[in-house]
Amino acid sequence: MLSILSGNQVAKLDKAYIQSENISSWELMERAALSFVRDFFKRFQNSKKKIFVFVGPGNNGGDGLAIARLIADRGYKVSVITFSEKEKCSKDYVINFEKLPENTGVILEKDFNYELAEDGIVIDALFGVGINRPLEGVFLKAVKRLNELHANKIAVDIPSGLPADELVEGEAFLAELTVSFQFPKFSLLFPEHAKYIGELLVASIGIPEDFLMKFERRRFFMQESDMLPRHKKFHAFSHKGDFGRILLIGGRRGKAGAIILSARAALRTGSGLVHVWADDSAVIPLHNNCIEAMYLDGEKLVSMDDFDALGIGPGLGQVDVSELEGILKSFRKPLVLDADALNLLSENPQLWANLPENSILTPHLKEFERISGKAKNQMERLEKARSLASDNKVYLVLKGAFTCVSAPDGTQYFNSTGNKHMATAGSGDVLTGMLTAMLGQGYSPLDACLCAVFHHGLAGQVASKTKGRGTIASDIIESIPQTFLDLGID
Ligand SMILES: NC(=O)C1=CN([C@@H]2O[C@H](COP(=O)(O)OP(=O)(O)OC[C@H]3O[C@@H](n4cnc5c(N)ncnc54)[C@H](O)[C@@H]3O)[C@@H](O)[C@H]2O)[C@@H](O)CC1
Ligand SMILES: [K+]
Repeated sequence: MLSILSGNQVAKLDKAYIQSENISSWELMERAALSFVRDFFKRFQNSKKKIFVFVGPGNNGGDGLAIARLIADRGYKVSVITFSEKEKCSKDYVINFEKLPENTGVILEKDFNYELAEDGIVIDALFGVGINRPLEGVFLKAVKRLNELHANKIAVDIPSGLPADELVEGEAFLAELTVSFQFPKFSLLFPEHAKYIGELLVASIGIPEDFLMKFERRRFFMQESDMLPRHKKFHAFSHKGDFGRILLIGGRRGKAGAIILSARAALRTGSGLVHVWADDSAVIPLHNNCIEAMYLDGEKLVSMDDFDALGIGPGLGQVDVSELEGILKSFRKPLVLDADALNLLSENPQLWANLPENSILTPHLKEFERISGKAKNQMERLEKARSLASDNKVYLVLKGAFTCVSAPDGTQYFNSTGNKHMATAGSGDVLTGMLTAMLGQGYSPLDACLCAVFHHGLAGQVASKTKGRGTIASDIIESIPQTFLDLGID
């Protein structure tokens, strides 16, 4: 799995990898530049726009110079704007500076009075992970000016001004696309930074994941290649019992929709048998909208042991706390807690003691705030999530862009799938159904979290290809099967 290193580990990684592979730091930089240029041309092939590369004094600037050369080599008109005499720049900056082709315009700007074309393409290679203070002087002036410009704007590794692991102070480059090398820098996952980053692409520079793991094993970025080994395999003789018998509890007092969405999502995730325990008002909507699920009257429920997995919360409403306590006490396997069940938990902290170990909690930001109190920012929120998961031995799925799964051992996994169109009513109920389905199929709680979160996001992406901002939770459900087909999971 892809580790997310901190900014100050990058130089160490760089050094160790260069030594182990017996390559030069320039060669590694060249790989980064080639990787950037590949992504660049996917978007701007045949563009007639002028290209302006802004370079800083360090290796981010070095990347920028290599990128300028590689783009110019393909016949594009490129200008490089630098602010530093090369004597003051990094070694690989200087090598790449000397390699610039003759036809590349180089402008040394001491005071940044440069006239910029509104319709050009700006590549920001001022600062990368080596930034150690807020932008100031000529760099601040340049970034402010670039931010006013209506050009295409792309950041190399990280938008200049953003620190790799902390919240920005002052100004930073506003990119529409950020191409980050090898792994996403931690701060690129903060919602506070969304406006600076635009679309995020991670470009490999060829360092194997195992090598990165030597440096960081606590933060990971989930990717498609991580999925196949984590999914359960079913054989030709598998029967519906193997695919799990699950119980979903919620849909009380006129809130049937939420639990029906969970039930349909569970079935589309491959659940063998889905039971829904809701109140009477849910029977007709359930049978009308999900004929494959079975309605269960709680009064007639004999034993919880009949079920392989349990998901509680969607549309549960304000039930009596003793009811939830009773359920938790009678089901001793990891279960999924969402929505109103989480609200009950926040109001009745004594319930924590009854939660089976390794249970999965899926709060969105507001629910998480109710459980753990207000956080100043995402960094603090993520730390709270980490402690909550390890103190209570649960998996905490903090939903949002780059959903973060915090495991009881303190590890955090950030999702790479999903998009803004998934911010729609019922999207979370879908995830609950998927998680419960996977637990029921015998996935470990960790594998269930990673696979359900990843496929949920992927289903959102599939749905939004045809539905765009009109995507609704049902579209996400109907797209779940496609995600299994796309990843070769049968
Ligand atoms: N694995 C790696 O380590 C690789 C790193 N590469 C690139 O190298 C970058 C990191 O390079 P560096 O460590 O040289 O760091 P940067 O290029 O980010 O900048 C560091 C330089 O800027 C100065 N500086 C920092 N903050 C400043 C501020 N606010 N105002 C003015 N000057 C400031 C520093 O004193 C230093 O001279 C990465 O972001 C990436 O773009 C790539 O070449 C690929 C390989
Ligand atoms: K940059």
